[in-house]
Amino acid sequence: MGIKRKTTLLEDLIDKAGGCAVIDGGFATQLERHGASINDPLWSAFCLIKDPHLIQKVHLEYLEAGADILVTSSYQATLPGFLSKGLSAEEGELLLERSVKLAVEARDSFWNSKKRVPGHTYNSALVAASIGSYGAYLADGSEYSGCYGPDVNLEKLKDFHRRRLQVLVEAGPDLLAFETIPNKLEAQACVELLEEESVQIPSWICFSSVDGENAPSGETFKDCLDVINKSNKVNAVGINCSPPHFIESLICKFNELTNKAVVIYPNSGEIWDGKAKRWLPATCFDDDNFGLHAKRWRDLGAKVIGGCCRTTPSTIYAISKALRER
Ligand SMILES: C[S+](C)CC[C@H](N)C(=O)O
Ligand SMILES: N[C@@H](CCS)C(=O)O
Ligand SMILES: [Zn+2]
Repeated sequence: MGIKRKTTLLEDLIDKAGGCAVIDGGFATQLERHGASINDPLWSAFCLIKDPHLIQKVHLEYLEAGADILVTSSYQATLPGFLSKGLSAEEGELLLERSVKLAVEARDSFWNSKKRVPGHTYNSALVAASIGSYGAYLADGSEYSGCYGPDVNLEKLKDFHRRRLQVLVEAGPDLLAFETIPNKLEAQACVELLEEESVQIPSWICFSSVDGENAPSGETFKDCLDVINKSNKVNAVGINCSPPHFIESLICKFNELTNKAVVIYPNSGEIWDGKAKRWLPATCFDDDNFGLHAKRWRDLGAKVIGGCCRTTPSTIYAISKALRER
């Protein structure tokens, strides 16, 4: 008899969900649909200061829609971002902690209300602490270009991410979600930080893609994933906030490049104009299309599927319903 390998919370959830877990959808998008004004360098993280109740409401809406994983409101919540609003380092750290607590409280209250309801189809959700890329913090659209300029090196990226990662981990999420990573250098920084900080919870690293083939920097995903494959601190890799029509071929590509679980949560297909700070119309998937494609993406091997910007709870409902039909 061999010794059974200890599984992670993420693997257990994927199993419980029947082989493919559902992530929530566009978080900032849903805040805006409720009237939140996030045209600010902090983007959705502005609500951590202005309207934490709305954050919890959005988490609950995604749980009701069938999300197995909630991504926290910390995508663009950074200590330098909070400092430039005149907050102290301590206040900034409390806001980061708040992003995790709001999601954990929403998850616990939702699960307490459902767990004894006969015949319900929900899983107790996991909370993934969002760590948006350096480009997200720059608020200039560079999470979709990967152009950080000549002054940004590995150490600078690690310095940027380190304290936020420490505070988020300390707040007790179930996993870490690095989102819209646009280049190999930042992937390397994330991997090294996970190692240096001895992070014990599972994590995923997701890239953006604007051509459906490569990272936004133009570097190949082979180059980006080679760095990640060497680390056992990263449990899953994938794509977020990229057009849904790229996803099928990217799942196939990632299957060839890694043994890690593949995570995909595309946006609606609209394109972010980083200068004008608005979404431009383009080829989009509607909710029905997301439902249909989710099954295809699952059959191609994706283990975690959800939506990113411009997707909503009805998108997640369509995905979750489609994946539960057998
Ligand atoms: C995922 S993008 C739409 C987030 C917003 C961007 N970082 C900005 O602040 O302009
Ligand atoms: N978790 C973030 C990602 C933005 S790309 C959100 O959904 O708003
Ligand atoms: Zn997005």
